[in-house]
Amino acid sequence: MYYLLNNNDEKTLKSGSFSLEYGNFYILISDTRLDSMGLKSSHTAPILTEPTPRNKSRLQVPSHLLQYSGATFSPRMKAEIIEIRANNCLHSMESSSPPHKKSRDFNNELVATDMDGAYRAWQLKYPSALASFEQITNFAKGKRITLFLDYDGTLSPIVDNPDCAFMSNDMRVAVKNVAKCFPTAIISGRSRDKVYEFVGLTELNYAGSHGMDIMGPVRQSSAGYHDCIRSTNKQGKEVNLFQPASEFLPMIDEVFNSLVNNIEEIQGAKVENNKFCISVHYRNVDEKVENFPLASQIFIFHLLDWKTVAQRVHDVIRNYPRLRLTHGRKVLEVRPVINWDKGKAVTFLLESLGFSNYDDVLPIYVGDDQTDEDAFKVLREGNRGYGILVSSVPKESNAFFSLRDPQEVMEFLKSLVVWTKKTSTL
Ligand SMILES: O=P(O)(O)OC[C@H]1O[C@H](O[C@H]2O[C@H](CO)[C@@H](O)[C@H](O)[C@H]2O)[C@H](O)[C@@H](O)[C@@H]1O
Repeated sequence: MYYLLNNNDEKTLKSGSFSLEYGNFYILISDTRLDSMGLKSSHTAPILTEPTPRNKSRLQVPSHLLQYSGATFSPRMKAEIIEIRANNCLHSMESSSPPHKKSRDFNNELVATDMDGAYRAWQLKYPSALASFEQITNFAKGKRITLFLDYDGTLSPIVDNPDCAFMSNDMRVAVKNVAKCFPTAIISGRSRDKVYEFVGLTELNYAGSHGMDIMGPVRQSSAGYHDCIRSTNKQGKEVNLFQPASEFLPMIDEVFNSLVNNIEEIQGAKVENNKFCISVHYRNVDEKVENFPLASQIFIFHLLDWKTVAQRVHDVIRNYPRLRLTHGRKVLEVRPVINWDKGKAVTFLLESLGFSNYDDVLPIYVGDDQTDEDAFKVLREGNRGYGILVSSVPKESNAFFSLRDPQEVMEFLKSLVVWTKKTSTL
């Protein structure tokens, strides 16, 4: 397989075997070559992507150049490829920022835009879990519902300051009540301690760091899970602690410090230590700084933008091939390259709860983010349960159903409680 690298630079690439202009993206490179350069990793986000639609029409690479015959790359080229990687990261940052839902007309009144129609059309594919409540509960008959809840954007609204993403008391009560009816777990990208601090309910199980830090019920068998140890929780109860990325802790701390040094001078940027992974927030950073003389960009720190964030993150993690980068909501997530994610955490917790047999259980996972897709996928495969995507804009997902926002999530949780009480008195 060959990759066509995307670059906006005006330079000429010359190699022993071919020479071509790459005004916008004219470098062809084989995947074996990328491997040998240590550039092709298991990153979830592609390191090198297809050309963007903007550039597509300008692609004029003669077909004979597809016969790559073994060019070597100078350190300068390598640096350029790292820059391209950062540029592609920037494209993902831009494309993961959906447009505003509403626009205003001349009278400053809210008018519906195409977005509303698009959302309704999208709901044909991902029906509202509230509108489909009966279908969900019909399927749950004879089964034990098990709930998995993401935190940010699902139980708490997205806010500018990650330290202030508090859930409402009403939501806390709703989660507490639902946890009395069904086994319930929170699976968050935050550190486990932090998300516990926000939720504050002892009756739940918690998985932090995108599932890489699970505190759950004592398992009867830990077969296949070598990093599983017995521990006690804050209430003195015996629990199982599963931390499959524990060997990465020193590396994560080191990278966290480098990122803080490199990123936090960018106004609005924030680096969050989530124990087994790191979040680099750019929600409050200027998206693009243009048309400023170079000197002012150097001396006035607040002129740094998303592109700078992407470049600096890549500059730091290029030295750590065992770390990868994924994208969330205006956040870059640095995490260990291990075969573990929120989907695996769901399977682990189901087994811990004694539900290895999927005929007896209906897992429901509610989440809003890219990392929740791994859990949706696990449930979709083999029709094991339902993923519910929380989103107010249309997006492709492995979920079955949708809810617009945390308010609707709360309504859904309350409906589950009412339904359980009704069915148990029948
Ligand atoms: O898995 P989650 O519980 O959804 O955690 C994912 C990340 O959520 C947080 O960041 C997001 O929410 C912030 C507060 O609303 C918001 O400011 C930020 O832009 C969002 O990306 C959290 O701070 C991250 O550490 C989590 O990884």
